[in-house]
Amino acid sequence: MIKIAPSILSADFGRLAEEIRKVEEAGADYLHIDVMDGHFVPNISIGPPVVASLRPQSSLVFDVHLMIEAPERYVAAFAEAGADILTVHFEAARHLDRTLRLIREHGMRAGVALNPATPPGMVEYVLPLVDQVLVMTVNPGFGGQKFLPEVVPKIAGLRRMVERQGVGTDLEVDGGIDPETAPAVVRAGANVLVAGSAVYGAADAAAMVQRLRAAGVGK
Ligand SMILES: O=C(CO)[C@H](O)[C@H](O)COP(=O)(O)O
Ligand SMILES: [Fe+2]
Repeated sequence: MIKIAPSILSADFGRLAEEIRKVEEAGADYLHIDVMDGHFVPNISIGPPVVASLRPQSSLVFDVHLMIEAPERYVAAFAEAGADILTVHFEAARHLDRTLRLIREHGMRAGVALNPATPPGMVEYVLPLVDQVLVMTVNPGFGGQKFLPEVVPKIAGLRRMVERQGVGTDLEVDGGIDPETAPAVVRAGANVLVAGSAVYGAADAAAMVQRLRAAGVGK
């Protein structure tokens, strides 16, 4: 079963509560929340106070994607704010094993994100500590970028690794996912699709969520 995670990066930040209700009613599974610090990535977005304000507005799973340096500093703050899944970048977490354990100790599911240039083997020895690997299919920092097809074999490699180790790790893809690009990532083994501009830019968000989910049918 494919899960759909609309990214609020493409929402109207002046009407966030309403924008979240819209994707919840459209049948989304997760709400993908992009946190950017202006250091790890050039952009700055939102932080724990905004997540805490949104928490009572939605019963969606809050899937928080940290694009920040030294993410271990903010694990407690995002747990308190109400994150369900907390994903840190491999490239930003110096002591990844320790940080993943810390996320789980705070009662959240732990994720690791890989930039397009980062090989899949970087998560091999921590996979039992990882609930979700987030495979970036654009360079992180901005919504609305073009999907990088070169990354697709990495998804397949991670799916084989998950099967070999017999763990239940989800494989999430993020960046440029739309009805044209979704079938290839699902065929390669992705089971969680982040979509920002595709969902928020659609005239009918519910129809778009259904189209993306259908990428998994008959794969
Ligand atoms: O992490 C991200 C950017 O760094 C976003 O989640 C991603 O870009 C989603 O937006 P879109 O679907 O428009 O590409
Ligand atoms: Fe993201």
